[in-house]
Amino acid sequence: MTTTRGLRERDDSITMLTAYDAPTAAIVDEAGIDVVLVGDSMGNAALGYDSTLPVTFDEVASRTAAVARATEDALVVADMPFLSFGVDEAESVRNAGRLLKEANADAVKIESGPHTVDVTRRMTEVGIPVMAHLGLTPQHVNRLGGYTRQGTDEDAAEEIIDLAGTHADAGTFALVLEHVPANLAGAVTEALDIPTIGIGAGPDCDGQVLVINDAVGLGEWSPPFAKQFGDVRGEMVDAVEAYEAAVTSGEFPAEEHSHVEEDLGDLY
Ligand SMILES: Nc1nc(=O)c2c([nH]1)NC[C@@H]1CN(c3ccc(C(=O)N[C@@H](CCC(=O)O)C(=O)O)cc3)CN21
Ligand SMILES: CC(C)C(=O)C(=O)O
Ligand SMILES: [Mg+2]
Repeated sequence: MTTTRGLRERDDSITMLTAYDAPTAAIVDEAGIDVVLVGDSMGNAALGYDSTLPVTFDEVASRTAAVARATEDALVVADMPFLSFGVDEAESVRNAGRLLKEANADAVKIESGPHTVDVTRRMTEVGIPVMAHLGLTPQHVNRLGGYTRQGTDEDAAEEIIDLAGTHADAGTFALVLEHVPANLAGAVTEALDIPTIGIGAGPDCDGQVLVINDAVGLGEWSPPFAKQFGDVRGEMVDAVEAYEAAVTSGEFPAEEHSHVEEDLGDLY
């Protein structure tokens, strides 16, 4: 069992991947991945939206429950969707708690900023482990003006280092750093006692995370910092085309996929 404490104490790199359904979670878990993130990236990667903003609390809760049912060893982290936290502190803590209580998550992740320090502390105080997320925070795409690199000048880098510190002090057990310079991520990692997990943040984080679609080659598009470790889309295209051809040609179902009963009477 991976625990939030265990992540802090390990020596080799932490591995994290997203999963949005039970079969994918089972594969990720059996491969020995440490953390399964039920990311709000499900908006793009599983639900057909063109951003993460439309993803609802119920969508994340339902997918988290499915992932938790299929996961034995990995830590299950539920990503709190846009507006399910950050508007009202009590509502944010209740929503986070429901992801543990009803959906069986082990922890939540929230896209962090100056406004999430107090709510992070409150969640931690009531017993909800919180993973912070700094750098590119896709729920802020409309304010940021695109999915651009973050922390690219001295002031912006300084702000990320400060927020990393205040969130660590507020009790977060780990920090995701997204689409920031490798040397900034290295400096944040050096400065913090909690582990950093990078995506587009270079090799000097304590761990790495990717969206599962990007890692296995399922999507039609992936961000510039992702690497494809397989061609699942190609495999599925081949299998679906082979099925289509076999049915239209009459080759499927064959005798071994069918059965005949002798005692159905004369009508059949
Ligand atoms: N499949 C998938 N993978 C992800 O990593 C991911 C999602 N979906 N959905 C939610 C967010 C969005 N992310 C993104 C999306 C686009 C870029 C990107 O294309 N960046 C370019 C262009 C930036 C711009 O000018 O708008 C870059 O060069 O930084 C990066 C991260 C990361 N997240
Ligand atoms: C990319 C990761 C960190 C994420 O937030 C997500 O998948 O939603
Ligand atoms: Mg997310």
